[in-house]
Amino acid sequence: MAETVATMAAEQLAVERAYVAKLYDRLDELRAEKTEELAAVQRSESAGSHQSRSERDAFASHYEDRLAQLNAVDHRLVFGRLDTHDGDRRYVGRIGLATEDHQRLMVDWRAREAGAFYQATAQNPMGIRRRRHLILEGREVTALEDDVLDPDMLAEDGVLHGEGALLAALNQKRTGRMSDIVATIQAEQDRIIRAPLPGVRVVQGGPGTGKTAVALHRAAYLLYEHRERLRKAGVLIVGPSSSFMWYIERVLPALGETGVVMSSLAELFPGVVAAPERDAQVARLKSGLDMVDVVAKAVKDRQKLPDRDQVLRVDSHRVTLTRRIVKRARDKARATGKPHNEARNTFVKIALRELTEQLGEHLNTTSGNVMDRSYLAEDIRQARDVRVALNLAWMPLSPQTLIAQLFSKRHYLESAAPHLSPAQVDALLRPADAPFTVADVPLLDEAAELLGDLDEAGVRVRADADRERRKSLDNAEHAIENMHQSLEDVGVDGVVTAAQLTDFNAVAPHRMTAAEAATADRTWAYGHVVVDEAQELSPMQWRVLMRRCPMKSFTVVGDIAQAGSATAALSWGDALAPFVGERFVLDELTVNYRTPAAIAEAAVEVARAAGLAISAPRAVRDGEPPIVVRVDDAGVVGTAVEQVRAELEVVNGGLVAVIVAEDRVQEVGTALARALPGKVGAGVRRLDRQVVVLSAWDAKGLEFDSVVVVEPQALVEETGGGVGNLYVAMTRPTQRLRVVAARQLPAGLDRF
Ligand SMILES: Nc1ncnc2c1ncn2[C@@H]1O[C@H](COP(=O)(O)OP(=O)(O)OP(=O)(O)O)[C@@H](O)[C@H]1O
Repeated sequence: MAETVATMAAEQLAVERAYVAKLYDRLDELRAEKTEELAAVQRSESAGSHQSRSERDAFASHYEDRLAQLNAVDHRLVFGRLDTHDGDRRYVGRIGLATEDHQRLMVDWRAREAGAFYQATAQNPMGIRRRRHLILEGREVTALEDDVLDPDMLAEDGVLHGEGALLAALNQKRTGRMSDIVATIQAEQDRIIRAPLPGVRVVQGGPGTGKTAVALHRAAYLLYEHRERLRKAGVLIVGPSSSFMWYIERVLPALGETGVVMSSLAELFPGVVAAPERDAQVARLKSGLDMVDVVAKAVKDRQKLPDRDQVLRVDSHRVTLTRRIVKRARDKARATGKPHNEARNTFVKIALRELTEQLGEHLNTTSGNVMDRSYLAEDIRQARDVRVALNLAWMPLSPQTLIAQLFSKRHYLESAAPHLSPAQVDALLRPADAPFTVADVPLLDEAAELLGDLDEAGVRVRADADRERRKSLDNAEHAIENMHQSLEDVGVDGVVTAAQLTDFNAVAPHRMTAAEAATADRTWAYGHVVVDEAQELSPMQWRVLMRRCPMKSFTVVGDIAQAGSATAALSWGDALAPFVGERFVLDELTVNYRTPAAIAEAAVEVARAAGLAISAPRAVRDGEPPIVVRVDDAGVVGTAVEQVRAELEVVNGGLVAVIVAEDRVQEVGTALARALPGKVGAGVRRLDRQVVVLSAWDAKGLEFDSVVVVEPQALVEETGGGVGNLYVAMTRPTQRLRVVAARQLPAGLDRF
């Protein structure tokens, strides 16, 4: 009997191996075809008219995209097979494949026909008789696992699908990069991934419930299902930090999607990579929606009424720019309702007209001559005094200049934010050349809205550059030259530097993909926005994101209990109410795939002891409970090093993270680097080392085989008493947690 089963299994394996070999053959064939097509297009690229060049460009980027997709899906190309009651047999994989004469070989996991692979249960088999998981190493099938969805093989509700395949996936060593879960998506996750596109969908879930994984697979699904609509508009994925973006950046390419724009909160304003905001008070002051009025007032303050009338020289004559003229021109300009830089045209036109009239009357009375108005207008326009006076009254401004000056000049800040106390003003003031921080990003964006394009004499500088940029490099370069020229022509030298302007209009040194064009364009309207670790966002940050997607189509994932920033929301309702009222759908994920049960329970205890209302997800992994090592103050760093050494032995090639309060990252990092040369990571790309030292903020969303938390009380204190950071730190390991502490232990940890 046993022999028969073994023979059957071997036969099945042979069948699947043959089929999978056929799939890879077809993939190789398609790659060769696309490579040849691309080469043919490139060969013909050097000559021809501009239009035929653009057409070739379009073809070339189409082939490049397709080739990139074909190259990205090699790993675990196929992972499932469905056998239906009506005798159909469907292979499920990363992309759809068909023979040359259009016979289906494999369906894309996102296709409707593949849905049952994730959703079918014994209770609701969806026409499926058997679901088979194919487990591959390289291109070879090494194992098969079947779920038989037979009515008389009743499984419990909530059963994990393909438990063997799932556990195998979970037991892989961490690599420092997130990988996709396409072969083992669970039913509650799949329902969210395939939810309809419109509206705001919030996915709340405890640590390790797959929120990030679900968010990324949803992006891939939406791009597939709504390709026409989203291809052009694009999907934006926003995460908290650049380490997090690095951690997740390979998932979508592995799913065959390359056209997604990924951005951390620090990079949302094109041309600025903001530094972290270390000062919690400053972060708080800049986070609230009252900043909308502050920025608006700051812009208005730059439309200045001079203290007195000004006499200006025009050649050998004099004209007077009266306060009345400036006020009239300003009122008219404001009444256009246009942004500052665009309304400036109206301001300048009216002021110039009045001054021209004055000059005309003056010449008429002194010499009796009636002069041609157009000559006079030209004289006025060219006069240096006039240009300077009008610039001072209504300066063309970039968002960077406005915000830098707002926070470096006391009188600007006091005037724009009269509600702030002197101590708060002091806290906000900084040197003019201080770098922008992540808390400034929404203010820059707000300023950009109110200022509009740097638009002079009807030359839509930015719009022109954008249009050009989307053509070819040659054309774009040419546009930039023109732009500088036209700026000089209209005499804004000294007001806007070429560098500031190219900030606005950075041109990439190669043909831009839609994603790149979107990244560079602040006003790009995305078709969908995915926000990860969304509990951290301040109201001003939400405002920026809402602007990026006027259709308000969002997938928002996060965990309110893990909030660690000074400006985080207390509930999803609070966070979203100002923008969508109550019009959002809340989904929940309930299974923790990362943290072993005993460690997850300890983290929950710490959170509950601090009064956080959290739902504890069910953990699927087993493992040891955490171990707390008590030392005296002087022994903390040395013991942390010892612990890391010991953990490296145990995890045997896996990753170890040391999570420590922000202000000690450097110290602990240096000690570890000395003790374990070549093994310890520092800097943004530190996650590819075997040992990494991180603040809790940087560890957000990441995971490691083993975690050593150093001085937990300090993690509590750095967020002003909240346990969010400690909760995050404790829930990062997939296997083991060690805690090193000299000071008191936060409640809940003291029992270990
Ligand atoms: N269906 C699944 N199959 C295999 N692995 C999964 C599945 N769902 C989640 N995982 C794994 O569980 C881990 C945690 O997932 P993820 O990082 O998406 O969780 P999260 O909810 O975003 O966590 P946190 O809130 O703590 O950042 C990852 O390693 C992910 O690959």
